[in-house]
Amino acid sequence: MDGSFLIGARAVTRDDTFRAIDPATNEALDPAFATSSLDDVAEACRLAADAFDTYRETDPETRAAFLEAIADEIEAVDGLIERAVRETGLPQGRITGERGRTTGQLRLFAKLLCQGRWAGVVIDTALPDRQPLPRADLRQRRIALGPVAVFGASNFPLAFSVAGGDTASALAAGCPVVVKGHPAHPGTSLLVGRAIQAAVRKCGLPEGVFSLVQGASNALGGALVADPHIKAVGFTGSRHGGLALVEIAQKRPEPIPVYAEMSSINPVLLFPHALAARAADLGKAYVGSLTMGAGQFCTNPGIVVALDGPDLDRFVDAAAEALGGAAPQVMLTGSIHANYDKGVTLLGGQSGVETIARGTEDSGVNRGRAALFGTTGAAFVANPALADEVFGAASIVIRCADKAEVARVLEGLEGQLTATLQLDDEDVEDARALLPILERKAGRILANGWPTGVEVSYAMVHGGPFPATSDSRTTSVGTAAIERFLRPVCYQDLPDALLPKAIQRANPLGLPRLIDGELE
Ligand SMILES: NC(=O)C1=CN([C@@H]2O[C@H](COP(=O)(O)OP(=O)(O)OC[C@H]3O[C@@H](n4cnc5c(N)ncnc54)[C@H](OP(=O)(O)O)[C@@H]3O)[C@@H](O)[C@H]2O)C=CC1
Ligand SMILES: O=C(O)CCC(=O)C(=O)O
Repeated sequence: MDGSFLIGARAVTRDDTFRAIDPATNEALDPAFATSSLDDVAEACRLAADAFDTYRETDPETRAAFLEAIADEIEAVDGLIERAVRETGLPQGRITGERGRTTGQLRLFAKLLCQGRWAGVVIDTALPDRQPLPRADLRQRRIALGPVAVFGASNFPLAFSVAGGDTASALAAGCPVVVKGHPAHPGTSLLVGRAIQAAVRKCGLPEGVFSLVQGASNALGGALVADPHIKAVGFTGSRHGGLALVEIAQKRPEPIPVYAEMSSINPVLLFPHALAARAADLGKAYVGSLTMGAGQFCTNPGIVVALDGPDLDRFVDAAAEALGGAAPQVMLTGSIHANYDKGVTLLGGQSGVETIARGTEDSGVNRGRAALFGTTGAAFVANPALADEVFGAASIVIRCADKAEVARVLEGLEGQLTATLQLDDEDVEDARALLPILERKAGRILANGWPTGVEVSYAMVHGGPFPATSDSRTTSVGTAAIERFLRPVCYQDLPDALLPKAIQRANPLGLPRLIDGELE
């Protein structure tokens, strides 16, 4: 690996460099990676704009073949898993699974393109004899928004990074992509970036369809979002970072949408009958979800809400026992580990909060030690700081005096990616009463499972009201993610010769169409 970054078809090096750090040892890794300059960012965006009109009008099958080619190329990269493990401290099994999720996601978007519904073809045929006025021939389709900036996420070096969900959905929509790689895993980013570059070449697409800029400076990402050629942004990371990008995007002469997935504490509700039947099992399973991947999931179960009583005591005892035996795990970066420790100290020091259990003692650098806290519903409602996300394996159990207090706790929450119900049949009526609140708060409501581990599918919603995301109308996982990067255009009375193929009268692309309100 040569430490370059990728501008269109070129691999570029610069004198200004940075290195990945192995979080397990704090050792700086070879090679040194070139830091992209602001001119490099501008050049990547200009190439993307040059490629846009050609790329967006490629046939769906061409883009599908391109996504398939990216998946094939990623699978053929030597040393990808090892490099990602080294740069993130995540276990090999997890990274291998994540590669499968990444290539599966690309192939799912390829399939979606061939199915055609994404194009949103709607036709109102002309009614020349309509009284009192004739109706024109109206044809709607969706076109790509323009070049998209994607920010790689630290916690998913493959599935939410260079060829992750944002990139896959933008490329599927017909948008060229400029990725800002996460500075914690530049080697992983470059290997995946080269795989995309190879696929661009093999498929004969314009070079500006993909670029990867790298560096460890806010200025780079800021310049990317501010670049006039960029028309939308995909981001997964901190609330602070996401909001900074939203602000830059809003202050542009031409404001653009930012799809930022940020912070979520993912409430888990334990209903009385479920708790009575299986408190200890639930306690153990909760800790499994909480500590997976050192808790570095935005879907991590950060709060548990239940009625106080002996069944909740049994849940807490089982959770405390499981968590007390949990070994500390390497976190993604030194600063994420430091933020975690700070968050745990802040939460544990709040009035009315007790520390129920901690994982076993730290035994090396950047190891996150799991933490379980407890408080009352009244204390939680009175102090918004108790609902701040602590990114890592920390969670708080809220003991509520009655059902009304459960509802008050939920009403007080900010927007969430998920809400989880642990319930039995006898709990359904209690759950029904809370469903309207949960629907207002969360993007995904699940029963008798755990929120970590998002399925990549047609029905998935990985989104939610602020601050879970900056735009609750969409999802960043699943096929509906393509809609973030499309916009409708209506063509009125255009002759067939001038119409794009998607809405020509003979339907040469064979797309599904809604004609005069009826599915064809
Ligand atoms: N809820 C979630 O899913 C996640 C939450 N987090 C939270 O984020 C914290 C930091 O982790 P990290 O993953 O680095 O997330 P950040 O949000 O700090 O960074 C993510 C990306 O955004 C860029 N960025 C951040 N702020 C700005 C800015 N003001 N202007 C321009 N670009 C910016 C970063 O670039 P650069 O570093 O070059 O500035 C990086 O490429 C964690 O401790 C955790 O609290 C992290 C991951 C996921
Ligand atoms: O739980 C998952 O699979 C996805 C989590 C996620 O999107 C994130 O942590 O950023």
